[in-house]
This record gives sequence, C-alpha cells and structure tokens, in this order.
Amino acid sequence: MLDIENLYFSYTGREPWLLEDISLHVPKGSYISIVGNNGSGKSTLLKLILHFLAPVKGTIRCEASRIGYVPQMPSRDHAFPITVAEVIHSYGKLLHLKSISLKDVLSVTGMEDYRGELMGNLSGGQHQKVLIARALMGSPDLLILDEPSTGVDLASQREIYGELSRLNREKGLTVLAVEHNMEEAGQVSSGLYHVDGGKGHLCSVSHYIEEYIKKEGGHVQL
Ligand SMILES: Nc1ncnc2c1ncn2[C@@H]1O[C@H](COP(=O)(O)OP(=O)(O)OP(=O)(O)O)[C@@H](O)[C@H]1O
Repeated sequence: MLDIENLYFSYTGREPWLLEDISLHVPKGSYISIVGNNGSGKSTLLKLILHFLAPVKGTIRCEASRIGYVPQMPSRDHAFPITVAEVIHSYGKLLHLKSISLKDVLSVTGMEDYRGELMGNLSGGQHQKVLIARALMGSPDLLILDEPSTGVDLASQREIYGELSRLNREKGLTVLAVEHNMEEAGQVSSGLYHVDGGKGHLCSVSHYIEEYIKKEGGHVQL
C-alpha cells in the first residue's frame, strides 16, 4: 500500500537530518502505529506521506486510491459558527459525494445525536470523533491518523479503537497512526514503527515494550 525508501528530511533541507534513511513498507490491510519520543519526527513523517512536505532525498510510493486523514488535534476556534452537519456536508462536497446520510457517517464514532451541535461547543474528544468520522467518508483505503485519542475519554477510546480495528480486519482498511496511546494501540496494531534519533525500524508491540522497560526502568501495562 505504501513504500518509503531511503528518505531523508530536515526543515532546513540539509544536515542534521530530522529523518535519516527512513525505509518503511506498509502492506495492504495492515495496521501500523508510529511511535517515538516527542519531537522525533513522527508527524513530519505523516506530512511527507501526505505530500504536505517533500523529502530532501528518497522516495515515497503510495497505491491508495483515497486517503483519509485525521490531523493532530488542532487549536480550536470555539466562536467559529459551524455545526457538525455542516462539517460533514462540506467535506462530502469536497469529495463530490452525491448523497450523504449524516446518521451513517456519524454513527461510526457514535456522534449521530450531535449533528446540529456547533463544533465549538463539543468537548475535545467529541470534536476528535467527528474528525475521525469525517476522515472515513468516501471509503478511503488508507487511513492516516495523528494521535487519534488525544483528549478522548477512556470509554470513547475503546469505541474508536474498536471501530478502527473492525474496519481494518473486516473491510481491509490499511491504517497508519502516530501513537502515544500504547494501551489501546498496542492491542490493535499489527506492527509498530519506532522513530528514534532520526532512524526508524519496524518492531512488534512486545519488543517495543521490552525495550521501553529496559531503557526507562519503568512499567507499562497493556
Ligand atoms: N514547520 C516546521 N518548521 C521547522 N521545524 C518544525 C516544523 N514542524 C515541526 N518542526 C520541528 O521538527 C521536530 C519534529 O516535529 P514533529 O511534530 O514531527 O515531532 P513528533 O515526533 O510528531 O512530536 P510529538 O510526539 O510531540 O507530536 C520538532 O523539533 C519540531 O519543533
């Protein structure tokens, strides 16, 4: 679905590299979570995949016919007068969708009762759930999410990851997500891509947790 080969990137366009010789193969139907410390370049890697940024060296090949994207929780303008329904309809227009069932779109993340609500009146978690529902419009075959559970309560996290996992297993949706929430993401991911010191490598959830415990001397509950 997605192939990155020998990618180099820095915001200055030269060394020192933020991302150095990154290679990543995301097979169709997989669920890969990108993990790593704050500032390691995870969101930057997503922006490169989405062509918001261009690599300095290296190639990115993506076979997806449609990509859904949920950005990191944006700073919100609570006074901006737009309803949940308007957000969904305007995105439907952008995708040239002929007809939209608000109920069908919003029920994916349990937000169907909020269609008339102003986006500015939603909690952080409810706002995020609307953005995830919106990203799934038009049936993308690749869904890219940047820390999808930020600001989402525990019960809603379960719902969201349950739904992402269902779409991944039953509909073959390929998922690529930047994650700090290892408790939930660890359960649904088929693999982790660990970005550290500019380099990246694929590893299993259990390997990552073992390494983390060794490094931090800490305890992680999964
Ligand atoms: N537009 C930009 N111009 C210059 N530097 C940037 C820009 N965007 C991000 N950076 C820097 O690049 C580095 C990596 O940022 P990035 O957001 O990719 O990290 P991250 O791994 O996603 O972090 P976090 O887990 O905290 O979200 C940081 O030092 C950040 O300050």
